[in-house]
Amino acid sequence: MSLYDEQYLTIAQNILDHGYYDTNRTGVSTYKLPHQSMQFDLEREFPILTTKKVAFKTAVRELLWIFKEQSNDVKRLQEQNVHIWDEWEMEDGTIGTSYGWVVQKFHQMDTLLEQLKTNPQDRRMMLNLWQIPYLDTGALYPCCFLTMWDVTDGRLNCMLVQRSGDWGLGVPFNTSQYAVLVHLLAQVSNLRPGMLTHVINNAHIYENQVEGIRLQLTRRAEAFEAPALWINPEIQDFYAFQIQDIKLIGYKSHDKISMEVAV
Ligand SMILES: Nc1nc(=O)c2c([nH]1)NC[C@@H]1CN(c3ccc(C(=O)N[C@@H](CCC(=O)O)C(=O)O)cc3)CN21
Ligand SMILES: O=c1ccn([C@H]2C[C@H](O)[C@@H](COP(=O)(O)O)O2)c(=O)[nH]1
Repeated sequence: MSLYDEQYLTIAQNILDHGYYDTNRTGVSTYKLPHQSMQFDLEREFPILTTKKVAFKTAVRELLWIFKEQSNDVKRLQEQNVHIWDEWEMEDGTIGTSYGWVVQKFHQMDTLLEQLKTNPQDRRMMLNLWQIPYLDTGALYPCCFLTMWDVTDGRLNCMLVQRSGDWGLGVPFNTSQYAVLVHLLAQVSNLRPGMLTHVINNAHIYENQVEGIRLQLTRRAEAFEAPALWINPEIQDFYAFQIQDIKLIGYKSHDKISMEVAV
């Protein structure tokens, strides 16, 4: 059984059994637990759920939109048939000064790539999307707002900090997305992928997702082996990656589970 299903479903069960029922900004209440974390050795296996089908290509398209294109333009996603940001589109067609915009504004990706190349012992390597002056002019405060990077013994390790994690919809995307980012950065930095540690400050299940998550939990004993990630080995420039350069090999999963997104 895939290690991600195991860790993800253990926390899901805990939230349902012991979560605190509370209201929030969206008007859809949640069951929540503070300070959850998951950890994966990316050389061992790629973390993606098999107990439901995860829209991997959609997740990777969003990742490239943020860190490669460094765009906030929702149209760029819609052109690729990705509609996960439609509800947050502002009047100008963007998500404002959030995510990709902040990466671009502070040249954060260029800086990280340079650090990895020239000084991998650096203990100051991070991507920090939490830029206070620009929070209120973004469509949503960033949820996965911080990654910290470390190179040890030729392996690239990443700690992902997520302030708020929608267990049904956001988190399955986020873990797999950042696992892909580690693989991409490792390849262009001549490193091997290492540990991904995913920390979630407020881990919650919206009450209208409980049924879907309970269905997923019934599949726990029938989880599949994790697929392998294939990355085009010829690409050595981070900005040259395209969607067709990133594939899952042998992704076997149970059916998709539809859930509503709380706006
Ligand atoms: N409440 C909430 N949860 C989130 O996860 C979230 C937000 N808001 N706001 C901003 C973005 C948008 N995100 C989303 C929005 C929708 C899906 C979603 O509907 N996922 C479907 C498949 C979508 C598809 O196939 O294109 C799924 O089953 O995972 C996922 C992430 C993540 N973020
Ligand atoms: O990448 C993402 C983006 C968003 N989310 C979720 C987490 C929350 O359910 C909402 C954001 O609402 P806030 O009130 O701003 O916390 O979106 C996610 O899990 N992953």
